[in-house]
Amino acid sequence: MIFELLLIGLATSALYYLIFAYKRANYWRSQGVPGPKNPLFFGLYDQVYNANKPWMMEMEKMTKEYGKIWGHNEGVHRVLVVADPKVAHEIYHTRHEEFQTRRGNHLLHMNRYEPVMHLLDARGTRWKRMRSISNPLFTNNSLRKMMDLVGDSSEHLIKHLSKHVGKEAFNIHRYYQEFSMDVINRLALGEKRSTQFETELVDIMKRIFERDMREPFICLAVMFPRFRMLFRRGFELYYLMKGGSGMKLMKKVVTAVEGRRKARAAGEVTPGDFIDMFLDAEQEDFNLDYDKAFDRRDIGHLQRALTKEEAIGSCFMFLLAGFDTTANSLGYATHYLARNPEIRERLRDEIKGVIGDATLKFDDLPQMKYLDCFVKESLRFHPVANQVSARVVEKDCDLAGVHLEKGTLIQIDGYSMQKDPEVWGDDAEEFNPDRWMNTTAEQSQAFVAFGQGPRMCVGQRLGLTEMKMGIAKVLLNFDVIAPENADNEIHRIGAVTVAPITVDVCLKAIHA
Ligand code: HEM
Repeated sequence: MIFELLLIGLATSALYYLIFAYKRANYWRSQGVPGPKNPLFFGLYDQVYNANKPWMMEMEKMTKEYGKIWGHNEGVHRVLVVADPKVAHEIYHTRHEEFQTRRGNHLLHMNRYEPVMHLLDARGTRWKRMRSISNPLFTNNSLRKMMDLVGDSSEHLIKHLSKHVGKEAFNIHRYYQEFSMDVINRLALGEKRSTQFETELVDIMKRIFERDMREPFICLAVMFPRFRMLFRRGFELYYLMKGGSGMKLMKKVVTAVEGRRKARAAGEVTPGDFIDMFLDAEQEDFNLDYDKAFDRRDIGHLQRALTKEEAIGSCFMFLLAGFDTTANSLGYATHYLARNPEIRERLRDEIKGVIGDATLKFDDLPQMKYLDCFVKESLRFHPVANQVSARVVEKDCDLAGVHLEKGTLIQIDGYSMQKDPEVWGDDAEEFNPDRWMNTTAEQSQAFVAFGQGPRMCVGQRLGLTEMKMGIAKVLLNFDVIAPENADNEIHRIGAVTVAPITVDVCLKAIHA
């Protein structure tokens, strides 16, 4: 009898789950929102996290098919994709408080159970508090102070690259990875000197960023979010046994921060880098407000403080966020440099015209208008962290005529917006830096390589400075040329950020 009852119970639950899954898979259609057919349990999970076929490009194909607003599911999560600049502007700016949190890692518990939190995943008031400490790191004055260090790392980049002058083609992207890691390693891990090609950090990072995210524990968390802490423990145990790259990196961060704490306690003079800034904000006893959504009326009461764990989380995230994005963006930009001799010449003339025989300084960069246009045009074609620019709906609301329930994810499809002919004109697919000499308000809204609004990339100015410094130094020292019979298409990889698999170029001495 008990066995029969159990069987009936199980069959009823399975039936209930099937009906629920069917309704969920058809949710968007029932709301009149277009989109692809959602496989019953997983939705498009398998496509969204496939590193070998980056979702950014797949999403663009679907936007072409279904229009500028469409929906799909990611496991149990409903996702609305937005490729309309005006609607994106509402989400980023005018209605920020309704869409203030990023989608976050599916294994993370927003927020209460996450002591080692960082800016990228923090929610509500906690995010605002952490952001108020990070913003001052990127003012003009702070960047000017960092410039000696960026300049020194770019000199080392040139030294390493010179080995290839007059030789066969090589992958310059690897050198940019060493360069951007060098800068962020010195700022966020307190490394005292340039260590390009001397540490294992780039290899650790590559393993993290090029990883296919369709892993069993993540898949289970996407399917059954209520149990994600359980899957998280499984995930951690698995990588602990395997010696995972994320764990290795976290160990290095903890060692660096603990070392700096001791040095400060011993009264040593420390460099005033990111670690020092985070440790300056450290406090033991303050109101954490872990779970509270942000309300702008609270601004006056925000404490500018971090917990010990948040200081560690912040260094960890700056290391991750500052490395891959900048190196990839430099790689893509060089792909275009190598194929456009007129652009190279024009850039070189502009750079030489500004600096003459002097060394390039931070204050020279704003005078290089064409360099700025070139960098933006490259970012327009390759918004490397497009998938990061997403938001969660805080409470039930309507957006662009669609009713959204609390918890729905909104993914901004910047890759489509940045090439939309209705915004950029019929030559939207043409690489043309001059278009940036005059831009319309709609084009500014559609350019989201760094996101937009209060939650946009906090490191944008450092990323742009590194890119401009790197490109200017390379152009002053070498001619960068695409190898004969080079493939004009860029092959890409990545489930969160999108990297070029290789950027092969030949270097020639300029005066040869
Ligand atoms: C070319 C280089 C870079 C690109 C293309 C880039 C892109 C992005 C994008 C698209 C976002 C999401 C914005 C949104 O959700 O609206 C973001 C967020 C973020 N980026 Fe960057 N980034 C770059 C460099 C950097 C650097 C150098 C750092 C730090 C040193 C950094 C740290 C961060 C952080 C901490 C966030 C989260 C901000 C918040 O939630 O308040 N990024 N970035």
